Amino acid sequence: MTVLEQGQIQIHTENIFPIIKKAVYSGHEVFLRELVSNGVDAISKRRMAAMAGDCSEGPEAKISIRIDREAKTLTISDNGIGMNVDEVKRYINQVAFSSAEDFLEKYKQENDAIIGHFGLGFYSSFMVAKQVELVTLSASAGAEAVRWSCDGSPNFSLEVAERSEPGTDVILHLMEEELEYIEPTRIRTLITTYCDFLPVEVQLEGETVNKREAPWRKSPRDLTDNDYIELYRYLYPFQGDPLLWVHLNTDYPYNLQGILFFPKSTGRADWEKGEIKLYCNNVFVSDSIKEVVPRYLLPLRGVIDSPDIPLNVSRSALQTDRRVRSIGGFVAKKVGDRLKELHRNDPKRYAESWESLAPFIKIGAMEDEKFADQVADLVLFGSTAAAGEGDSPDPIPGEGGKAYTTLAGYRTRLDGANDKRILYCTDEAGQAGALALWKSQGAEVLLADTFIDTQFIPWLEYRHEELKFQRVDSELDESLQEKESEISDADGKDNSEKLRDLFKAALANDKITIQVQALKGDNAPAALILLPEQMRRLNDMGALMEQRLPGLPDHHVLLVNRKHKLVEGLLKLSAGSVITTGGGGGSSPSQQLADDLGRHVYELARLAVGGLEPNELAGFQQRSADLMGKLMERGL
Ligand SMILES: Nc1ncnc2c1ncn2[C@@H]1O[C@H](COP(=O)(O)OP(=O)(O)OP(=O)(O)O)[C@@H](O)[C@H]1O
Repeated sequence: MTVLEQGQIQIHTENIFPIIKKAVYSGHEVFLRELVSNGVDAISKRRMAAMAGDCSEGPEAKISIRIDREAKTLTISDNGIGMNVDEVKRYINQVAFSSAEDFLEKYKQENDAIIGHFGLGFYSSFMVAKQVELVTLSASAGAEAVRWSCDGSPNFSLEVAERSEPGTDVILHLMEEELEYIEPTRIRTLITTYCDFLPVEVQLEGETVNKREAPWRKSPRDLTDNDYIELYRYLYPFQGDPLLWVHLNTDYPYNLQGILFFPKSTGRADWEKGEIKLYCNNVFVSDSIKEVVPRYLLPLRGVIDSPDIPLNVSRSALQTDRRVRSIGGFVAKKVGDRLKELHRNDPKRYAESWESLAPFIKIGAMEDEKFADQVADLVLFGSTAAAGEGDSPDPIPGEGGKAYTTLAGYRTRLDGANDKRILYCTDEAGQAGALALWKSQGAEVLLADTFIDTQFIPWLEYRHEELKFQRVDSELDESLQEKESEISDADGKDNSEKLRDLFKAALANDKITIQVQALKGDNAPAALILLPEQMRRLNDMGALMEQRLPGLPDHHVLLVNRKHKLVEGLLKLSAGSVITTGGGGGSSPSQQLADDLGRHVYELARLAVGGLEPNELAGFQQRSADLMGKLMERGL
């Protein structure tokens, strides 16, 4: 065998390989991706050179990987352009190793993780091999095959070799501690992880392993719904089908392709990690692309493939990179456009998907001014009004018979006097009494009952200063009250004042404000708890700061419905018009009964707004029984 050259690679570090291995202390597996990528590059170079008539075209392009258990070698072969002696000297001894030095130089400065260690190149083979051989034959006419060999020190040898067809074999003599790469199952997993969508066949022991077609590289026109769904199922097995998807494709000012999916339920979605997969020229780089898309899009899934995302920088540097930020903005814009399109073209499907879309849209709007403008008309609320009919109904029918509307749609149905008041309810059960009252008077109420709404409603208020957002249980306006004047008694007090006194005495709690009104409707309750906006907000804010659930604030309003039979009876009882028995000392039994009933009416109202505290329940139960007993005694 003719020795062509033995020499030293010109690098500044005496022995670069242990350092590489240490620097990339985990994830040595990326060597396979790097070597297969080099093979794919060599194949496309050959294709281009053949088109220019500079070399032969060659057989069908493929990368093949072979394992020799006895020799403990892994060989990665391609039938690409190959190299002649000079090229090996230039590209392997110089290009490959100077980029190794560059990498190490950079790595010294970066102390946080680098995404996927992408583009480490040929020298990454030394992360797993104690010796690397390269046998290559250039596709140029009359070339001679050469073998380059290096044992991990800067020393290398070059000699004439045998290779019948153009292309390159990289033979890795695996280190003892890296023998996991001699297992075919391990290599197969690596191929499907990193090289699945490469446009060249990758074979392991003669069998093609990769899937090859990257749907995101195709035009949306050439893809069916099923193609998208299949890609989703393939990338995220056993996770159900996606709700909708966005096809990304731009080549200016950066090159980016991809397909993003909205998962069906965001309940399980990960808002911290990010599940979008990052690819670079069809090669898998990373499972999480947290730094590239805005936070509110992190639960989206799918693929972003861009050679323009800098990958050998730290994650923190990536976050502040201007181009990356602009890519994030581009993705958000495309997502916004897709949502607009669905809302415009298929409002029913949009409404049916709303519960899953809402978190992205609401959080996105609150976090990103531009996105907020894009989705301003796309935010839906459940509505108490009946769904409309026809092609563009408003309210739109959604899932399970629900009706949805937009803020703008809601406003078109407000009457002149109240056209700035947005009535909303955050808890249909907890605010049932007040909600029923408003509904009984024909008012439409928006349902803002998700966790995000506690922040979204204040945000909307801030954005729409001209509107007044009013929770159903904050106050009741005149439309819910009977207009009847009251006559005062000889003592100068009307019934409302008497009832106020009665409840004040019964509750003996300064923090509770008593209001008495005559509510419209036969089904109006005897009493309601109201939480005036300011009072409630202070309580909500305090709860947020102390990281507890808001609960019922100590300061609240008890609204007593003086038209309710129970309240009317109570008044009579208190006035002594009901026959009293016994007496003497302290308050009369009737007064005592009236007090107990007053307390009971209050606690009934409390039951409707989230219930009593556990320590109040026993008393409530006891009083209920006592009261019923007493009332039966009196024959009431
Ligand atoms: N299988 C191969 N066939 C032909 N040439 C190769 C092959 N592998 C490497 N080379 C040559 O060696 C050079 C250095 O390879 P290396 O992988 O270190 O860096 P790179 O491919 O240029 O860039 P990257 O860091 O993105 O991989 C390549 O540019 C190419 O010219």
